Amino acid sequence: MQWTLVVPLKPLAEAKSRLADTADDAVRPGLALAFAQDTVAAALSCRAVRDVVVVTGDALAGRELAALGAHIVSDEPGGGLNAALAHAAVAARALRGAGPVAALNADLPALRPAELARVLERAAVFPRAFLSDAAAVGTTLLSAAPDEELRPSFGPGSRARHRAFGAVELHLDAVDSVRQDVDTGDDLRAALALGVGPRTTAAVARLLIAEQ
Ligand SMILES: Nc1nc2c(ncn2[C@@H]2O[C@H](COP(=O)(O)OP(=O)(O)OP(=O)(O)O)[C@@H](O)[C@H]2O)c(=O)[nH]1
Ligand SMILES: C=C(OP(=O)(O)O)C(=O)O
Repeated sequence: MQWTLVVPLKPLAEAKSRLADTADDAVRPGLALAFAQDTVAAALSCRAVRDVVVVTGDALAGRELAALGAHIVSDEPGGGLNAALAHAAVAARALRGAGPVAALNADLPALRPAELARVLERAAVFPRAFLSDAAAVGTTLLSAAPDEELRPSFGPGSRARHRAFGAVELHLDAVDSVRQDVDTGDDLRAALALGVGPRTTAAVARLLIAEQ
């Protein structure tokens, strides 16, 4: 089964506020963009993925991610994350017909294409399914089979909500790279230990040089 992934990204100047004690205002937007670039590049290399649709109101991020091969959909002004995802899932199906769609967070800089493929192959068995984040509190991926609505309920504590709203939780070994989102300095260290993509490696190197 070939998936269309929907990746949400808020304006870079507002992104990754919980990383403020690790990366200051001058470097955080670049770090957020690097996470998104490594996430999208890995997703586009995944054998189970046909298209990546990024939903964002950020013009620079849109240009950079389009250059990698993503389709860009404009954010719904003022609607927030779940409205953006629902809108982009409809746009994704307009692009590709009523195929399977999955929302994937933009902050997975250690994402490995083979692990993502295993998650999507398992998700394909269910009408709606999700993968919890490394902290087992949030969600990194929510899927909907062809003809199913995505019904995203991302945000703090989303694991419990996605389960309560009828999505099946996926339990898979050795898919850490799909679960390791980066919200805090500890998350960034955990992602670096897994091995991040080249843009995040470069952005972290710039961060370390700036600190000297
Ligand atoms: N398009 C779009 N994406 C959003 C919006 N809000 C959040 N996102 C994205 O959704 C994912 C999870 O968002 P959050 O955890 O709220 O934000 P974050 O920038 O990752 O981190 P914090 O600022 O620390 O909360 C990230 O990929 C965000 O960029 C929105 O209103 N529109
Ligand atoms: C939006 C989510 O991610 P984060 O951990 O970045 O808040 C979520 O888990 O639903």
